[in-house]
Amino acid sequence: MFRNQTKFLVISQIKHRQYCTSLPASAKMAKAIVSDLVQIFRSSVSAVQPDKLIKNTIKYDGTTDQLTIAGDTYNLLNKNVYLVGAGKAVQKMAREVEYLLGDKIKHGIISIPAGSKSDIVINKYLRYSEGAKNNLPDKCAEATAIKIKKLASSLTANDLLLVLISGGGSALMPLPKEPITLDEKTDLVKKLANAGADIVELNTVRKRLSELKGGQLAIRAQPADVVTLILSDIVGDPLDLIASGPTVENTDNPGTAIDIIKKFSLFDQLPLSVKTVLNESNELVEFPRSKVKNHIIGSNTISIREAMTEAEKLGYMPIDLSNQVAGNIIDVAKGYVKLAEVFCEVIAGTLHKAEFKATIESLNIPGISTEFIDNDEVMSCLKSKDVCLVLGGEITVEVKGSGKGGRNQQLSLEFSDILHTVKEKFRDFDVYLLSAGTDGIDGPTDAAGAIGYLDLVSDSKDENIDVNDHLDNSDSYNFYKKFREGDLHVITGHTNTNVMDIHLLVIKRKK
Ligand SMILES: Nc1ncnc2c1ncn2[C@@H]1O[C@H](COP(=O)(O)OP(=O)(O)OP(=O)(O)O)[C@@H](O)[C@H]1O
Ligand SMILES: O=C(O)[C@H](O)CO
Repeated sequence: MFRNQTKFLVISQIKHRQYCTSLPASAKMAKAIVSDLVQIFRSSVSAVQPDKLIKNTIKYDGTTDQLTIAGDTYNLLNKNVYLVGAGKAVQKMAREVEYLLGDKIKHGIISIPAGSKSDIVINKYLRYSEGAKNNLPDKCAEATAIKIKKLASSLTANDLLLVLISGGGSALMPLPKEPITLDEKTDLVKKLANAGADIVELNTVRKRLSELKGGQLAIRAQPADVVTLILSDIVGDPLDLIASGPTVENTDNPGTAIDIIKKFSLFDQLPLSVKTVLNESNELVEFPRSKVKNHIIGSNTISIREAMTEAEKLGYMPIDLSNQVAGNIIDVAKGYVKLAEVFCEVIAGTLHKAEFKATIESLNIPGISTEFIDNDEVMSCLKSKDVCLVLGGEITVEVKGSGKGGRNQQLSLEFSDILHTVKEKFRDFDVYLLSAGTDGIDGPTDAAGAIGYLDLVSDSKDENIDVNDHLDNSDSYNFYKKFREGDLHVITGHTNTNVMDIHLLVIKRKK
C-alpha cells in the first residue's frame, strides 16, 4: 500500500465530509464519483504491490536449500546468491527476497528512487542506494550502476545473480559507454522524450549507448547463472525494453538507434562522443542464453483486473477495454471523447450495436476489445448501471511549454477541453476521466495524475483559470493544483510499484 496511506485516507475522508455537508446534491454526486475513481485507482495499485508478486513467484526451502523461481528449482547448497536491482518498485521486491533468503544473499546493490528509502535493515550485506531524482539519471544513480557492474563482473560459475527490474530502471542504472558523459546521454534522452518519442524508441537508443542495458549486465555476470524478475511497465511486456532489458539479448539492428534520432531531427546536433558510439559496430560477444532466465512477475493486466473488481463492488458496470493504450495524447483524448459519446448513445437507445462496434473499432485505441458488445447481460446492464470503462497503457505527449505536468494530468485536461466542445451531446450524462500513473509520479511532479470531467472548462472559467493557457504551456500540474483547491489532483506519493498508467472513464446518466 502507499506510504502515508493512512494519512492520505484520513485527509481525503475529512475533505470529503467537509464538502459533502456544504454542497448541493449534484456537486455531492460529483464528489462521490471522484471518490469512487480514486478508490478504484488505489485498489488497482495495491494489487501490484511487489511483495505480493515476489511471494507468488519465489519459494525457498531452508532445510533442503532449494530455491524455486517461477517453477525452476535451484540448489543453493554450494552456491552464493547475489542480488542487484533497479527501478521504482525494486525496493519492495528486494525486501521480500531478503525476508525469504536472509543471509543466503552474500551481497547486493539495489538502485531506488531518491527519497524512497526505508530504514529497515534485514541483511547487512545488501545496500539500497537512492538516485535519479524526478526520474532523471544523475551522478548517484551512475555511481550505483558502476557498483552493480563491478559486482556482476566479479561473479563465478558457483554464483547465482538475482536481478530485480521494474519501470524507472533505465534512469536508475545509467552508465554511458565511453566517451559519452552522463549529461550528454541524459540530454539526448530528454530531447527525444520531449519531442514525443515513445518508450520503445527511447530504450532502443538507451540500449545502444549504455554499458549495462541491452543484455550487457547478463553478459558481464558470466559465468554465473542469472535470473531476472521483472515488473512490466511497457505495453505488451517486451522483455528487451523494460528498463532497457539489462539481462535480455539485444537483437536490434545497430542502425535503428540512429534512425530514431534522425526521425526526431536530433542527429546533427549530437555531440561527437554520441556519434562515435553510435557508429561503432556491436561487440561480438555471444549472449549466454542457456545461463539467463527472465520472468515477468506483474503487469498492467493485474491492475486492470483489480480495478474491474473494485468498480463492480462500488456498483458500476465495469468494462475492460484495453491494456495496451498508446499513442499521441491528443488522439487518445479525442478517442476517449468519442468513446464516451457512443456509450451515451447506446445507453440512450439511439445507436445500434453494429454501429457502436464499428465506431469503437475505428477509434484506433490499441488493443481495444469490443467483445462485451456480444454479451447481452453486459449490454443490458449498461442501461441500468453507471459504466466504468477500464483501460491501461502509456501514451506520449509533446511538451510544448515551460510549465509543469505529466501525461496523465495533461490527458485529463485535454479530454475535458475536447469534451467541452461537444458538450451538448452529453446533456443527459455526466462523464469523468481519471488518468494516473501506478507509480504515483506523473512526469516530474508529485502527483500521480488527475481527474477531468464534462463541466471542467466552464467551472474553471468561474474560478478565472484558463484551461487553454495551461494546456498550451504543458502546465497541467499547476492547473490542477489551483482548480477546486486541488480536489481533482490524484496525489499518492511514491507507490513503490509501477505498471504503467490506468485510465478510468465513468459514464453516468443524470437522474
Ligand atoms: N510539463 C509536462 N507536461 C506533460 N508531460 C510532461 C511534462 N514534462 C514531462 N512530461 C512527460 O513526462 C514523461 C516522463 O514522465 P515519467 O517520469 O512519469 O516517465 P515514465 O515513463 O512514467 O517513467 P518510467 O518509464 O521510468 O516509469 C516524459 O515522457 C515527458 O514527455
Ligand atoms: O525504465 C524504463 O526504461 C521505463 O520505465 C520502461 O521500462
